[in-house]
Amino acid sequence: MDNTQPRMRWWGWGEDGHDGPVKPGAKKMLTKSCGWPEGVNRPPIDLDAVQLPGAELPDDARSRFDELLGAAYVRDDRATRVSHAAGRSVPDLLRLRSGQMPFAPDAVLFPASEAEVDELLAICSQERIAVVPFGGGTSVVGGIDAFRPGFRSCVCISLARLDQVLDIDEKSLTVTAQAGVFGPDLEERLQAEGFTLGHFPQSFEFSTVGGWVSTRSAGQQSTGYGRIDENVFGLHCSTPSGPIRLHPTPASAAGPNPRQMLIGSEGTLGIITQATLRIKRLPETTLPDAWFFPDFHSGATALREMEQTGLRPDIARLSDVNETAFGLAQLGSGLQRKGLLAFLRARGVTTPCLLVLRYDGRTSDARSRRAAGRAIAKKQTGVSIGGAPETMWEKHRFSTPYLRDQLMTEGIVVETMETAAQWSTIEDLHDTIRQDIEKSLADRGTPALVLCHVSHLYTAGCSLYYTVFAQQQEGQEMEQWTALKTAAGDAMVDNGGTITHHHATGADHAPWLAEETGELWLRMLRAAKAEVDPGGIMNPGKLMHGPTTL
Ligand SMILES: Cc1cc2nc3c(=O)[nH]c(=O)nc-3n(C[C@H](O)[C@H](O)[C@H](O)COP(=O)(O)OP(=O)(O)OC[C@H]3O[C@@H](n4cnc5c(N)ncnc54)[C@H](O)[C@@H]3O)c2cc1C
Repeated sequence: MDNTQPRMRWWGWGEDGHDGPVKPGAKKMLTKSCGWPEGVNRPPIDLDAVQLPGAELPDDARSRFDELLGAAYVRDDRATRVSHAAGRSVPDLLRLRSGQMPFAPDAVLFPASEAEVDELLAICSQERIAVVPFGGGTSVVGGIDAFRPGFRSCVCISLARLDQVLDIDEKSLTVTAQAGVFGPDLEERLQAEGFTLGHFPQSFEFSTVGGWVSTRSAGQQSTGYGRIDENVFGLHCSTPSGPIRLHPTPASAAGPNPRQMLIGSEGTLGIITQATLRIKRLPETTLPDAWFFPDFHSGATALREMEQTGLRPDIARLSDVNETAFGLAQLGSGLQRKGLLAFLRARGVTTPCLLVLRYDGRTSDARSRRAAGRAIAKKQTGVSIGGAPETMWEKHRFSTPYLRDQLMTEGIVVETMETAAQWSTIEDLHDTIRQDIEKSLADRGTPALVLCHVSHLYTAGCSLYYTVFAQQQEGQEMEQWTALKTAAGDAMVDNGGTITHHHATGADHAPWLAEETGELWLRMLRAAKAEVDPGGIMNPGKLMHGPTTL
């Protein structure tokens, strides 16, 4: 496969051929909550009609890039520029679909080695060219928007040709992979040898090792297998001031951990070229389980007890009342849904909250953890219908993002956002964020449907992940999105939450960073950046330097 060809379609999620009509049950629920914009059909514009700024790569820089990489790997054709100009946030999708692209890289560069990345950054520094590192382009926080404040030009450096799994160390249980390796390619290679990284973000199929490490990504199995930041033992990073090569060590007391400084740096300090990650042996068994609770409180209490007593389910996902109802509304058969609701009603569960769980490992161990988990779920008045809901959720877990594209065509905007907080505040936070989002959109005359789930457990707390639907305000889509984002962001930082549990900061969350970390920490971060990136070329306008414009 030629990895320099984009894996995702240029205007939306994933590949063609996976879209389907919105299921009648889901449409009914959206109509009831948000109103359905009858007769709306807003498909994305043609690629040829996309309005791009002119490419401004200076000739002297281009010839240096051509000489280093070969002209075939310095591309500025329309398709390449557009497909590297935006991630998959709502503002990105609005810009892509309408064809109004105020920013795009002047060229996309495809280095094939660490040495080439080192050299490219040296050239960009000398030539005053802004650099946007690019993995899979799935950022949902404006992480790859091609800002160039005060620079002569802006290039995107794609890691697509650094696509090798370099080593599987069976004794240490680690894998060393180059930054441009995509999720499925890494897992295929690991699983063929009996291992797994266990890192499955919903964007798994289209995101990369370098992207995960740069954003502190969390996967759907991170409760059991760990977030990516817990699993990095070594990494290589090229910076404009030179390379940083941190060899893998299981632990160290040599001062603050430099790996943790680079993990989550979102391309603002340098380009991660390879990482050494913890892997596990493939589990002997994976046991699904599922429960319906009468309310969010009892489900959350059960999860807390499971985590704090060391059961550590490998997958744990508790949907609130709205999300459970939306999931059930998408069930193919109304009869099936009605039967299930009647079954639950008969057991006192009228507003069900679904919890899906999975226990991985040796069969005996997984069985005993599941039995202990069941005892806790029962104690919290959960009702079991076996493992089928978990199996069904797993089957569809990578396909739900396609629904967002379809709904945008039909005039419904869909935003997702996440936070994390301590158990002591989580339930209040769950309500406050939902209410503030609902108010921000109702005030604009576009009432919302807000769904939420818990998907990552820690002994001290958990994550909350929101999905918000509302009718798009035609002509004021960005203002509508800003109102929603501001309401949610303020509610998170004002009530003990983080502005992001795993989507990272990018441009979109940058306005809240100082509130979360304090100004002094930001100044420390900027001082570190000044050392490795004195010209400030690395991913301007993101993380510590956002927000900014062109
Ligand atoms: C539908 C959908 C579902 C998602 N689900 C999840 C989820 O479950 N969990 C989760 O954590 N995230 C999720 N995300 C967000 C996104 O997929 C993650 O942030 C992911 O880690 C980004 O990887 P990527 O390879 O696509 O990176 P990109 O989007 O290309 O880049 C992300 C950021 O990292 C920088 N970057 C990329 N590669 C490098 C590198 N090698 N060196 C330095 N900087 C680099 C970029 O400049 C950018 O700032 C989802 C996104 C979408 C659209």
